[in-house]
Amino acid sequence: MKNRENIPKATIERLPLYYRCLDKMDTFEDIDVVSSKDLGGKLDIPSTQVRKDLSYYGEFGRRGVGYNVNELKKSVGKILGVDRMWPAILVGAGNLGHALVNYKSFSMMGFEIAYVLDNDPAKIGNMINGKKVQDIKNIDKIVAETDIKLGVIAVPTDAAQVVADEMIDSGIKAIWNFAPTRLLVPPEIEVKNEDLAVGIVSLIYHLSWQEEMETKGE
Ligand SMILES: NC(=O)c1ccc[n+]([C@@H]2O[C@H](COP(=O)([O-])OP(=O)(O)OC[C@H]3O[C@@H](n4cnc5c(N)ncnc54)[C@H](O)[C@@H]3O)[C@@H](O)[C@H]2O)c1
Repeated sequence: MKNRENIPKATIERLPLYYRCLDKMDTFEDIDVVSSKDLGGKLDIPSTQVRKDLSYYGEFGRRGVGYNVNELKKSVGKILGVDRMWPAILVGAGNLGHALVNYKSFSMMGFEIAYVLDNDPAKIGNMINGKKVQDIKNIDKIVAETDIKLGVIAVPTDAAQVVADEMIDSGIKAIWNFAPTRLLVPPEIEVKNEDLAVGIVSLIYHLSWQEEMETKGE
């Protein structure tokens, strides 16, 4: 395997797509063997790219035969670290927090929201999908006792930095941030921003551009 630092970011971002597709084939479609062409075809990724991405991590499959779906799924799962469960704390038991806690398919990706925290007395003690909302004041105790390393931010923008600081102070090492704001964090803390509005605005941009072309009759 190549030094992980030299593997392109785009390759790393495609691995979860391969994993989810392989899991579907293995679990629901009863497919034993897949070629790079078929795997790529399902994801709109050229077969050459599939082979290149996987080659960073070793030799998989047999030339002319393809990949054993179950074996490749396990290998990619191991590379991604999803062959075990990664518990997380989620802060913000609001609309988005509810949706995330209720989402069932995270477990397939090795991710589980184990604790839900909030600072609103009206929400503390409520149950969301079997999880009791806890007071944010308990964050240090929870993280220390459980050794959880992952945090999810689902609080309004103006509270996101404070919550990020609290997470980091408690021992959280990686943050999945849904608040549309850039967080200031020490370099050793990994942050993944999930700005849903950016996705929809790029769609609107294309639609408005199409409409403009139609109006001009082009
Ligand atoms: N709702 C969505 O579909 C959606 C989509 C994309 C992004 N977001 C982003 O996600 C975040 C949450 O959105 P929402 O709609 O769930 O908001 P919400 O107001 O429904 O919920 C926010 C929750 O955070 C809690 N909170 C606020 N400050 C806190 C603090 N300092 N410590 C602990 N808890 C605190 C509140 O008590 C509340 O329960 C926002 O930043 C929003 O922009 C939401």
